[in-house]
Amino acid sequence: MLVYLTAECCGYPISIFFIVVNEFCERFSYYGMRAVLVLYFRYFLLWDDDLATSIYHAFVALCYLTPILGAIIADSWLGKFKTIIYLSIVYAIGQVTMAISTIHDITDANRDGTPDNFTFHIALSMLGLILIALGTGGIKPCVAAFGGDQFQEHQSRQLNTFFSVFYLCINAGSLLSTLITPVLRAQECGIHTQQQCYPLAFGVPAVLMVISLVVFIAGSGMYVKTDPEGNIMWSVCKCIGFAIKNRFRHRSSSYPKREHWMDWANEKYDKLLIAQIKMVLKVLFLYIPLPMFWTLFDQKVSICHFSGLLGGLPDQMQTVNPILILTLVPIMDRLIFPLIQKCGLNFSPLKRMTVGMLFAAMAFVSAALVQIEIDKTLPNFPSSSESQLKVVNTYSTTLNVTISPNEHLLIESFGVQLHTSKHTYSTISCMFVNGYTADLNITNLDSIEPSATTNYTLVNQGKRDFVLRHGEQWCEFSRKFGFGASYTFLIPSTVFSDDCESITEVEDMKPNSVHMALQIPQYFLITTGEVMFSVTGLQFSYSQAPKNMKSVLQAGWLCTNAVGNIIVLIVAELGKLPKQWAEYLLFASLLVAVSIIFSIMAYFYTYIDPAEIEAQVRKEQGLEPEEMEKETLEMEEKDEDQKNEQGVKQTKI
Ligand SMILES: NCC(=O)N1CCC[C@H]1C(=O)O
Repeated sequence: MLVYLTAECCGYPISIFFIVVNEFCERFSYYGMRAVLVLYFRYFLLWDDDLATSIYHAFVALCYLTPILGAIIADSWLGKFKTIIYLSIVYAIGQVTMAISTIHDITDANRDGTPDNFTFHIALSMLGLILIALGTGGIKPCVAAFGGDQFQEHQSRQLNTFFSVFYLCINAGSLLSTLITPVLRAQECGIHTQQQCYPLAFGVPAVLMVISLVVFIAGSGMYVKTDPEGNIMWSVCKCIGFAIKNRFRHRSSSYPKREHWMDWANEKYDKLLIAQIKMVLKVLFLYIPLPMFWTLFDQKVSICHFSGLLGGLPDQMQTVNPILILTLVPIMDRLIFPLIQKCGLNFSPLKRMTVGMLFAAMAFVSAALVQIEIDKTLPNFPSSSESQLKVVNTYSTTLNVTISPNEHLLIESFGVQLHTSKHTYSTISCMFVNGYTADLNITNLDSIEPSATTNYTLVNQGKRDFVLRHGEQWCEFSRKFGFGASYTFLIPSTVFSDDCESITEVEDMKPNSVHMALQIPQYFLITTGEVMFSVTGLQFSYSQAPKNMKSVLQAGWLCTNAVGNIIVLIVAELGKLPKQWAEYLLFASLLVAVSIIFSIMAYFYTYIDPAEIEAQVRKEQGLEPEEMEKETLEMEEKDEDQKNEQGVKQTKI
């Protein structure tokens, strides 16, 4: 039998250090790039909000679908070590391509600060994103499983801690990069003109990916590397196909039933392979309801409200989640779970995952309650069958206005953004009505003709100054803007004679009065849910997988995330419920329903020790320990011969 002597530190294999540092750098690279991606789409490629978020979610979904490919390559062909190296190279190339695509000077021939050839930038960035998705998704199931492979049988306690530390590293990388890359983006840089520095914001993640690869290679001499046992995925597909065919051929009731439908492959396939497929299928079946958790998680409850209230850069708001993860993982691991165990309660992995889902559902209930409070502060918006008419009197005396009920009115809809409560709550807007007798120029706005209005314009929170001009005449006025509010300013004909004093302010929508603290429970709940659900899922997927299909099961786990993102995309396309809080409650109820289904499925699941089952099957097949050892030695010798042969071939070339 092949025994690895691994160097240890505090009971942990030293090689783990390289793997967690590699994961930290890789997640820095991934989340850093993701933090500025939507902004790049919106403000560099000038895409609208819908297109930008759709492409973003499609990209995230792709990142969690490609693990299947990585797992197949690793478990059937190259092994985890080589797969991680090759796909990391693809990943780094993708990040560099992405960074290059953000250099506006490349196509800015007229040097006006905007790219002239958007097709070039779009094509390059899409190529970069595809390579990144291939790389990040491809290595993801391999790195976690490869980390697990470093532990020996006597280190099962350390193995569980490893997955928590692994998750901590993911979120430490994510936290740092989400803080840093938005700051880099906010810098100005360029060759001909100075613009927002997207090349730096995408370039630093590219450098981190290269570092991640270097760190991984540096640990090369210390890893436990298990080679794949032939093309396992192909064997699995053939075996499943045969079982289905054979079952169909023997569908008559005269044939005795078999315990499991995979037992119909017994005639042709090795019992060990059949047992391993059964283990994997049982877990994959259990994963069917899980995407619902990620659907809620990826919607990031009311992030807009929070970002505005805290006054940070909007792309930095994604840091709330990793900060809470870094706090909650140690608390759960060191305090809550041991305490539950001390109370004699069996808080098994599947129970933890169910409770995690319930926490996420509670986060959405909490979001719904906050939304109801927010809605109370909003004006009554007209329904879809009504209109809102605003009459502004810029005349110097009182006017009577009568609207005949049968008369058709042409109403200009200049207040459209007022009618969507969710999005406007995190912004401030204002418009001006010109009651002056001539054209007026207002700071940062186009000139307005007499009796005309500007559109609603977004402004920043706090005190803002405006200068009004007509020819040589000018006056200045300033107003304090409350977050989430909307204002109309009426400019009278006397505006210059009283130095802007007579400008009247109408508050169309009140400033945000819901306290920021109300948002905290939903973040806390969803992250507690994530720790129970996601960290446990990672451990569970490793512990329940047969040795030769560890990456495959990790990929299955990651796929639940991909499907969750695809559901987010579909929901966005199908449209929204008229009330935001109702939508939150709908999602919460769906997740509660799903967690009930999952808990029933979990009740019937029996935890296994794959190594034990494999040993038992071998024993049943008549392979005694010595024979098993002999078989392993033979396989290793065969392996060695193959490697030598390859070596000879290589020297011949
Ligand atoms: N806090 C989020 C997080 O750590 N993750 C979300 C999907 C899985 C995991 C990751 O690996 O990034």
